[in-house]
Amino acid sequence: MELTANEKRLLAELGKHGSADASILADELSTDAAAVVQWAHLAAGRGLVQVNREVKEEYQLTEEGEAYARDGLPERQVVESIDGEIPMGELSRHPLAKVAIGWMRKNNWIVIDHGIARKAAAIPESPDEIALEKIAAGSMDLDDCGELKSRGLVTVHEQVRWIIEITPAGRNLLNAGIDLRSEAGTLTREQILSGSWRNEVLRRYSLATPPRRIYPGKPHPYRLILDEVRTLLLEMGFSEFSGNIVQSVFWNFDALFQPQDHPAREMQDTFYLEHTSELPDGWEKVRDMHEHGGETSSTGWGGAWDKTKAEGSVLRTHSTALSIQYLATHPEPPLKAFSLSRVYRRESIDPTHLAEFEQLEGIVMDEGVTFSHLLGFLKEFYHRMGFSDVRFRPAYFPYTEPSVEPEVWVDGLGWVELGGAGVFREEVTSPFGISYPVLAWGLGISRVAMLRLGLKDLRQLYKSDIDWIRNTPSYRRI
Ligand SMILES: N[C@@H](Cc1ccccc1)C(=O)O
Repeated sequence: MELTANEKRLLAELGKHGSADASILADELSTDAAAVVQWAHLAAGRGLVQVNREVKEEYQLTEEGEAYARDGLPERQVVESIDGEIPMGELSRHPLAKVAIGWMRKNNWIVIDHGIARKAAAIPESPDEIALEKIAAGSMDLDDCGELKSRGLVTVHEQVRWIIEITPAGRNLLNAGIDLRSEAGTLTREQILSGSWRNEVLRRYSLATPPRRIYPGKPHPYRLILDEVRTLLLEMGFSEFSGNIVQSVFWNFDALFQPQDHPAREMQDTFYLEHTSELPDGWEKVRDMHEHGGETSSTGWGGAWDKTKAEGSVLRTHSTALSIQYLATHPEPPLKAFSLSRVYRRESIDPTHLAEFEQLEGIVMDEGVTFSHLLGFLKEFYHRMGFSDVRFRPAYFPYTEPSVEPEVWVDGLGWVELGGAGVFREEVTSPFGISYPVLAWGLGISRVAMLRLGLKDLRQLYKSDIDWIRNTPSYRRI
């Protein structure tokens, strides 16, 4: 029978005692009682020892209990003050009478008759007195503590003791002479050089025992996918841009030629903030575009454009608000840029909609780029992300023409819509002095991550569900 080193030590120690308290064994084995109890349970599983749990009551006097242990219980003090008999009226004037009278009667120490208390011929010790004396003397050897506990004179603690006893099987094994030397788990350099390792009992390596799983720190699975997308775009020759979370209504809507009083602004339910934003130089060109088409052949939306509306602030509802700013500061081609940004919308939250999520936003500007290049790019991107079937549906966005919604095929789900794309309208580019075609897209990257990770619920990406994170394979791209 294979025994662990600790079981051997325990058995050898028990061999001397037969049976012993775990805390005594612990002292002798230089460990703590909890460890001994644990080893004992393991050895008990092999039938070598028996473990008994004993619960003992321990009594301790309260302050009041201590005073009575010294001076006698109230009923004793009062009864001793009675000489034969006493009118109740007088007896009740004793300072302890209130407590004492009931107990004296219960003990049959007095009999009350017509208002007179008569003392019994003999006043034997009461059970409470006997228990009180024992406890005061430090003895715990009593069946119970009478009424002392309910009288508030003692407190009772449960003391758990583990008694470990060697069984006949354990005794036989010990007598058969088990090797009691402790097992060596690791050898030192010296043991190997000197050859003394030959005298060691080596711990057997068990291939059958499953090792404890360890969970080292690792990047969040979603973070890995974001990094993968970033690397992929950088490899495709894009540069990265970013911007503020709080945007002016101007950049989020007006600069993208979204009419001020048009349901198109409600396409994305917005978090508005009580904060006034400053408009960039040249904002008048955007106003002119909205009112009459600016310097283009467009007629604009007509009506009066309201500057104060544009000065409102919002949590960016899409990262297209960043694209147009990036273009405004980089109006010269060629330009290939992307951003991975969190955006915010007032959504009712469900498994596929959250109020915050990430978008992969991108723009390509160059002489002669066309809608076909855009479709080609989107196809290529999704292929590289592992989606082999991509298709495009015609769509509408106020800032692009033509516009599409790319969809990818996911087994079990069918075609899944992942965002929008298109060629920026002249009404968008002209106010910022951009005179080349701009391809633009905004793709829901958290949806892509959800599909890639096989999740049914978008919320899982953002919850720190430790079991999911632990069990999701993770690797670093090198
Ligand atoms: N901004 C759009 C996506 C989009 C970006 C760029 C061009 C066209 C569409 C959205 O959030 O849904």
